[in-house]
Amino acid sequence: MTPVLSARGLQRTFGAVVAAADINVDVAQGERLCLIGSNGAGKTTFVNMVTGYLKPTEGSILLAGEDVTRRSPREITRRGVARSFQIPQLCLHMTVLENMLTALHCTQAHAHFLRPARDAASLARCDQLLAAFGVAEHAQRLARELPGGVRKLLDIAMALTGQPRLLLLDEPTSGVSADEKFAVMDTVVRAIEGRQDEAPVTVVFVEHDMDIVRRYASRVAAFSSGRIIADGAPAHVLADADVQRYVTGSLPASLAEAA
Ligand SMILES: Nc1ncnc2c1ncn2[C@@H]1O[C@H](COP(=O)(O)OP(=O)(O)OP(=O)(O)O)[C@@H](O)[C@H]1O
Repeated sequence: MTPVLSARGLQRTFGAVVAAADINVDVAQGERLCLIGSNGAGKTTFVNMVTGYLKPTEGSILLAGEDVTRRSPREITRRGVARSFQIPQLCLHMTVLENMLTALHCTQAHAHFLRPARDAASLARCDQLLAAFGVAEHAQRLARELPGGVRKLLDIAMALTGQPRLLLLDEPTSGVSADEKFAVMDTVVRAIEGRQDEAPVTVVFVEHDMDIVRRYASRVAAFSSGRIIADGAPAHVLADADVQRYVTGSLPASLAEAA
């Protein structure tokens, strides 16, 4: 089966900094691929290239077999790709529902950002997503009044308004308290997997919290200095000596030298 996402020889430099060296990865439908790596390893650069926010210096990106390397973020969105950001991209002076309607509207053809549609179908779609994410009770609250965990959930719910095939989440639990992090991820996974009559969503997410990685990833790709140094089942990747040395820091220096 054609992968939902293929990256072929992706490179990206910023002056002398090599943010992506030679990224090759295929992501199959329904996978939950977690990108791990220390700060500056190149995870967000990869997400930005897949979503069209950054153009690779070399290499190509295929979505369901179609080359989208030079496409704009908007064109990539239209091909079924959505994302959330490390810091939720909300309009803080608007209500939760207005944020949802605006996000939905932006995924549609001929969208006018300042005039989101309020037709029955749009309202029903937003209500259904807010309910799936357990935030329906907040629909009429201003986004600026929301606690961190609810902001994260709203941001991810907004990303799903366009019924994407591929969802990229940049640190879905950053800014979420330790008490809330599993509840937030449980809600996200339930909302994504519980969608009836819709194609399964493939998820690529960036995460620093190894408890979250172990619990929610079906596959892990470990980044270091712009390269993927290990890729496979979570237990296998997290046990890799280079991953423990360069990414998780869980291998004592003496053992790392011997490894
Ligand atoms: N727009 C940019 N201009 C210059 N350098 C950049 C830019 N974006 C990223 N970089 C550099 O590219 C490298 C990879 O950055 P990137 O943000 O992809 O890392 P990351 O793994 O997502 O890190 P973090 O976990 O801290 O978010 C870093 O050295 C970073 O400073």
